[in-house]
Amino acid sequence: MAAVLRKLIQGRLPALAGVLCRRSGNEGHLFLNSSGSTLMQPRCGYSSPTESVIVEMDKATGVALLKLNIPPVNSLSLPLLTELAIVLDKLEMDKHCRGLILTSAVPNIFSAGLNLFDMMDKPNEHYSEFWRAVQEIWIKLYGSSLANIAAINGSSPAGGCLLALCSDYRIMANNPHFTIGLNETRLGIVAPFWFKDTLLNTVGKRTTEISLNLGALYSPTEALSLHLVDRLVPETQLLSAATEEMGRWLQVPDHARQITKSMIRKSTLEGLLNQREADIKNFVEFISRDSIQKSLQFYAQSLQKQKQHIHPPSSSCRQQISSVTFARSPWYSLIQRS
Ligand SMILES: CCCCC/C=C\CCC/C=C/CC(=O)SCCNC(=O)CCNC(=O)[C@H](O)C(C)(C)COP(=O)(O)OP(=O)(O)OC[C@H]1O[C@@H](n2cnc3c(N)ncnc32)[C@H](O)[C@@H]1OP(=O)(O)O
Repeated sequence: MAAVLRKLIQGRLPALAGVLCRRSGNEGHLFLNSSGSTLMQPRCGYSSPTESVIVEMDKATGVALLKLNIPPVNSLSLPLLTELAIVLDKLEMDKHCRGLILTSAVPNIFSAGLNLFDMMDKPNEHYSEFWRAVQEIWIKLYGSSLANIAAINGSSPAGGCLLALCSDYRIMANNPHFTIGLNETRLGIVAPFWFKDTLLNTVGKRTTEISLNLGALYSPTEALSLHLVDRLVPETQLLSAATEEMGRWLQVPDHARQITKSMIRKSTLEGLLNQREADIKNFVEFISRDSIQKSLQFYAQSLQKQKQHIHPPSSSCRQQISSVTFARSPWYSLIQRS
């Protein structure tokens, strides 16, 4: 079974694998730039603010801390997804790496989900390439043989929530301004079946039904009560809590944990692996419709309008606007009763 997981992970993006560079003199740190070309060049200075995926490897424990670092909101663009795929391959192939903690280097945001602009006003070839990259990240993360903990240090809508759902355990910072959930329907789009399956496997059918249909975004407390996340901690303790939790997962022999994980996730993974091309075709057909494009444009504009109503838009104020707009969910009480 572990071999199945490994096979799912290896062999993808082979041309890109192995192009990561390690920072000399700062062992165990991998950094990638959002520009594909710089990946191919050995680099010696990595403190540039344009670093989009940062990995800090603790060689003593074999735990990699992976931080998404694309301000302002860590939206999952095609270049970011491509880089992330390379990093994940590299970590899977590193025999010393046993665990992965996924978090964000951007204050208050874990990830805003898929980059809206990769789904708007583009040729079909772009949609197709973009969606393949989205699939790839899900396959790598959901099928990862590493113990994987999400340290959710900010809002995490849609594709951001999916990233967190791929982990084995989710710890969220207990800040009432943060929200998490699969809100696709609110944008006039539809979460594909494998987003749905990932949520379903985590929270069960009734919560999935209500959450997906209504595009609900939840506060940390709500998310905890629905088992969308496993634990809440004060923001300042998030990384130490994730590290401590990882210790618990690494006490289990890797092969036993990996085979168990594979047993549980294999059929869900195969659901997509067996029909990737059809899923890409569906996405392209769906996203290129005029009505869907209009919905996305309207939504993207509404994000910008929220800001225009407030002058000057302090970051704490903006956070509150987003929370009020998307998070307070009257249907939450329905779930509580169900
Ligand atoms: C029948 C078969 C069907 C098959 C269908 C198949 C597939 C279709 C489904 C595709 C799946 C999509 C999943 C997704 O992930 S869609 C993306 C959903 N994301 C969101 O809804 C999040 C939107 N963003 C927010 O809610 C907020 O930005 C925030 C993350 C809470 C942060 O708030 P705040 O700190 O206040 O920041 P701003 O709102 O001011 O944003 C700053 C800046 O960033 C831009 N931006 C925000 N989100 C995105 C994004 N996802 N992509 C690109 N850009 C984003 C925002 O517009 C601001 O830009 P400006 O500074 O230029 O104004």
